[in-house]
Amino acid sequence: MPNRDTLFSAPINKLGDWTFDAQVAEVFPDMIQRSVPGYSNIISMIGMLTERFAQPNSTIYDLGCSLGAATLSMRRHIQVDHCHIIAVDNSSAMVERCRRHIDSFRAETPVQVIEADIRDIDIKNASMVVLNFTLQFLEPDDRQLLLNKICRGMLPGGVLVLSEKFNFADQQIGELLFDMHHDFKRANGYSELEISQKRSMLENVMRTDTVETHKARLHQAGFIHSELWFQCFNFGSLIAIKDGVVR
Ligand SMILES: C[S@@+](CC[C@H](N)C(=O)[O-])C[C@H]1O[C@@H](n2cnc3c(N)ncnc32)[C@H](O)[C@@H]1O
Ligand SMILES: O=C(O)C(=O)C[C@]1(C(=O)O)C=C[C@@H](O)C=C1
Repeated sequence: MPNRDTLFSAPINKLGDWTFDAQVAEVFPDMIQRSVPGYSNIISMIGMLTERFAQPNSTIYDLGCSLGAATLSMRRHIQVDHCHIIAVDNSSAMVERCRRHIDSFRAETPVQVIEADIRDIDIKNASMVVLNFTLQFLEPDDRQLLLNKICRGMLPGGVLVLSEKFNFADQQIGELLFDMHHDFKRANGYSELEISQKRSMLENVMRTDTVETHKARLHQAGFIHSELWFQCFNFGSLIAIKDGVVR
């Protein structure tokens, strides 16, 4: 059983900005499962997409890998030879635990876990890139540059999976889906205090975009095709393909 997230259950005097520190890393599997509607479905489906998109002699990237859930799902589903996975996170607490977690399972495909800022790494020879709830933590001005770099480093027929929390141009829909997400958190045992303290800590750090903004960015980066393939309330996931080869 993962450690239960009770980090924000007592009142905190001075709420700082959100960070992915050791305390968060320690409870992360429970936190993300109870906070992100559809998270485990997305992780499983990333595995299914890997079966279809992983190419022999290519690299697969998991950007903002946290404890490596998407990496492990991809690794279980690779069916071609000579693929390797590069998992990247800039939180040392996450990287340390991710390495241990991945090493505790045996598999053929090599995984390199790198502690780095995803804005600074090279992307090359990629058949699949995953940004699973990571882009939303980058400064909005840096998001396009990262997507441009990913698209440049992608092989023909490569796929990007981009999962995010969304906001909505239609205010009524936005409020409804926001409230449904809060209902989801309450149903998963979070109190009003936990929900509101976490929300204020995330406020300056996690700025969300609309699905339309994501699609426009992906197109600008050079991904000819993109579509939302999963959505639950204000959370969802897009796929983007660079060229016309749909596998
Ligand atoms: C919500 S978590 C991602 C969850 C993970 N992808 C999964 O599927 O379980 C966001 C992660 O992105 C990392 N992150 C945020 N900004 C980053 C950056 N600029 N470079 C590298 N990692 C970053 C955080 O440290 C955190 O571990
Ligand atoms: O929006 C919220 O309330 C969240 O908890 C979202 C979110 C995310 O989307 O990454 C924020 C931080 C944690 O990593 C887990 C979930």
